[in-house]
Amino acid sequence: MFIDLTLDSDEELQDENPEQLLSLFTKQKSKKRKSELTSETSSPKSVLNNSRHIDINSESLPSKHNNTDLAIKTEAPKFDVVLPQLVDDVFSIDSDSSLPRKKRASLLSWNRTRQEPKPTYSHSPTQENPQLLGLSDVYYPVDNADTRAVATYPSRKHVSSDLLPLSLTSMPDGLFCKKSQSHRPKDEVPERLQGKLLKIKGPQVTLTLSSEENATSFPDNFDFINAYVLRRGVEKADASFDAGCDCGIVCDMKSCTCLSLEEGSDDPIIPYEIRSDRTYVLSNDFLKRTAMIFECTALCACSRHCWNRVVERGRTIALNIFDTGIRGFGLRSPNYIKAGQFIDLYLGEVITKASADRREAIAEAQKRPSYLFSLDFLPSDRPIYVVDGQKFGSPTRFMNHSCNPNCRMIPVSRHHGDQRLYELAFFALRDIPPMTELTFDYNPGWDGKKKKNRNQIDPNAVKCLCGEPNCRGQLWPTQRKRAR
Ligand SMILES: C[S@@+](CC[C@H](N)C(=O)[O-])C[C@H]1O[C@@H](n2cnc3c(N)ncnc32)[C@H](O)[C@@H]1O
Repeated sequence: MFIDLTLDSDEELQDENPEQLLSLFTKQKSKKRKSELTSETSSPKSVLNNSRHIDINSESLPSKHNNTDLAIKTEAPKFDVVLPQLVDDVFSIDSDSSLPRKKRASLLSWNRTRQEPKPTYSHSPTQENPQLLGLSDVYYPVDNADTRAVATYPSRKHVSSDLLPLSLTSMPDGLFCKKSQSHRPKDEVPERLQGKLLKIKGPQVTLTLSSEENATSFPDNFDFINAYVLRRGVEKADASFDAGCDCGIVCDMKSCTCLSLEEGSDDPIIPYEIRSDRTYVLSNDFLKRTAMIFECTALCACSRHCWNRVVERGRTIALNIFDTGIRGFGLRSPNYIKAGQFIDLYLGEVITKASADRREAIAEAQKRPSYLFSLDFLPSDRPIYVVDGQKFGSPTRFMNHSCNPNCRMIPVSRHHGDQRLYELAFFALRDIPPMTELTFDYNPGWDGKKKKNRNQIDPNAVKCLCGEPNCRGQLWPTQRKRAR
């Protein structure tokens, strides 16, 4: 069988090595393909001046080139494919300034890949096996194309069909397909979740997904809020019950009437101190107490920058919600958190105790996680309110329990006349390095030490998977606490 090949110069015929001729044939074929693809106005026939025909005996070719692809192209009608002056545009792109810079760069890297074969491939060109531009599996993989193309070629988005040197039939599958929208990188956060995160005020809150499935496990019916949402039956105390201090622009730590007093003395309990870098943190002394913080209120004369308005000024650290694996989503910060630093508020719908009981019964039956937080710190002769972070909440809604926690929830009042409605604020118990999971003890008052071994753990309780050496084995003392 013979191949009809048209050549444009005598130099191209110096070496009649069949493989080189085959290579020339392939190049010409690609140029014809290029001219077809780009619909050039000048006909290839117009540059046929020096062309000659030669015959290649296909039997003299190495057996690996006697493939179907070649056989098909040897059949009639024969074609003359010559673009004589254009040696090979793929290999002269360095000087082609008409190409957009981005396209030139991608072609250059493609070209370099072809010219610098990686020594690890088994069919490296040698004296006996001269370079075969176009058909060699070193330079153009024909087997396992999908796999090898990843390492050998630039990414799909840089490849333009009008500049590809080879026939379309031997291209890897999907090379000309547009990148599908559905093939999102695994860790990319879907737009619907990005939108939710952007609603949060203050430093950035991000979400890290470990897999695409992880995105679907993120609660769909959940929205971030920046303040409590009061539901039916929940009322703020009348403003006339509120009070404020009259310290001046900055409160006096010794005499500010907002501060609570030590039992049996007139000494004020001062919650905050200011570090040399001007970070406001809880005092060591206060961290050890079980006390409420009474921050200055809207009725106080002091400015917004008063040292006693730390929670009011809001979150100062960035947060990241991430997949912990066995404990579901968790919370961490990319920032270094200092001991005593305010982290964020626990927010949600504020509902009555009766509503909370109903919601908890449903959650328990469906074995769903609990997001209820009781506002029962101050004694009251009226039924307590409960914060439910299940459908509406802040990032702290994702904080998991640990039997050796690094954070603590402290109640904060900013409306001193209201005993039933106050803030749930998280503070760091110690210095926390960036990207450490932020945890708190769901039952700080429970003495789980009594459970000396795992056999004493209630088999129906929610198992604790905090992994700490002092782990109590279960999240709540009873099967499930009604509300935290
Ligand atoms: C307030 S949510 C915490 C966020 C939750 N991981 C998520 O993905 O939404 C409380 C629930 O998280 C799970 N959880 C929290 N801490 C845990 C722990 N130490 N061990 C096992 N599960 C835990 C329990 O299912 C619990 O009901």
